[in-house]
Amino acid sequence: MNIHIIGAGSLGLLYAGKLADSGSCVTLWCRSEEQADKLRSCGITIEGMDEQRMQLNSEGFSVSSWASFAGSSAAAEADYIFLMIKQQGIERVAAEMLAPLGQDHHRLICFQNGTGHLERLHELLPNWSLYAAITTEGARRTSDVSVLHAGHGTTTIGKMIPDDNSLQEDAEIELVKGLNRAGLEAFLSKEMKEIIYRKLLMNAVINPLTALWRITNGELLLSPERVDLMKQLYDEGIAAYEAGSIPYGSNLWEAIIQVCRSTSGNTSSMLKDVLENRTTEVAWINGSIALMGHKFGVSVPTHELIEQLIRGMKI
Ligand SMILES: NC(=O)C1=CN([C@@H]2O[C@H](COP(=O)(O)OP(=O)(O)OC[C@H]3O[C@@H](n4cnc5c(N)ncnc54)[C@H](OP(=O)(O)O)[C@@H]3O)[C@@H](O)[C@H]2O)C=CC1
Ligand SMILES: CC(C)(CO)C(=O)C(=O)O
Repeated sequence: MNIHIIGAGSLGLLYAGKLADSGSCVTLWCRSEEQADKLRSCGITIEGMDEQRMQLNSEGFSVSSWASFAGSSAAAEADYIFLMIKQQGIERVAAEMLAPLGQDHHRLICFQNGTGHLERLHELLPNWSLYAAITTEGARRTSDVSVLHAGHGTTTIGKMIPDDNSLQEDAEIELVKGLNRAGLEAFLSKEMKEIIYRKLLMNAVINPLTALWRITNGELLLSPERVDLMKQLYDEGIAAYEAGSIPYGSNLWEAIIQVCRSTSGNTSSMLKDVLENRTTEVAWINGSIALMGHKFGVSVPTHELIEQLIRGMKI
């Protein structure tokens, strides 16, 4: 399977390293030429909490910088393109890198947290096959060439709007097999809407509070005051979901608490952005719930306040 990965951040390095190590043909596209050079000479190192250090040398995969992507015939022939950048880079990457590949049937797998990106991508790439990937793998880049696999999870992949065709494409089945071979447990789903909105509320409850209090996911559970505020965000989110008939499955509160436990040592992606003084994804996480509240006539003041607090952290 020929997989091209855009973004050599935490998820990009983890998936590139594991997929290439298990026999997939991987090309990793980095934003900077400087990072591409380092990867060409050092390869990728994956460190695990409980597993051996994995070192993939640079002969095991191809690496290039974004500047050469749009003109690349190899990228145009990829079986799958994994989009592993933050929400804030979507428009630019779609317009400057993806659209020039043409409007044929390219398969793009979008790993972003939050919502809204699939709709924005569909406008820019109307004929592409767009898949959502919701992952609970935990990854943290520790240098340009290394990543900490901080928590094992699962990756669920599917189209936001499933085709009428109930048969799964062979290529989709191959993709999931390839991920499983790489030790990245993966599934196909036709219920992506529910999975996306479950993950949205998890991120809306966990990420901003860890970022404001500068604590790990597990430390959220250490005081009743922290858990009360999590519950307040949760209840407002559920009220908006109910008003909009948004599916979210069962036992979502329990699932959120479980994620805090299973990723207890993790620094959430929003806290990482705050610590590195980068723009966060709050606009597409709590901001999405705030928009939903307005749309369905439900009051969501805590999400609105939290969004402002996080946005105000970056000048
Ligand atoms: N890490 C995780 O455990 C998980 C992440 N996710 C989601 O996956 C997506 C990728 O996350 P992750 O890999 O952690 O992110 P990282 O911040 O580690 O890496 C992001 C990548 O996107 C690039 N990038 C950052 N800002 C921009 C921008 N404004 N425009 C274009 N490119 C940009 C970075 O380039 P450069 O390095 O040059 O800055 C880097 O290649 C996010 O939406 C995140 O929410 C979902 C579940 C788990
Ligand atoms: C599941 C969780 C909260 C793990 O840290 C995450 O998705 C994130 O940090 O963005």
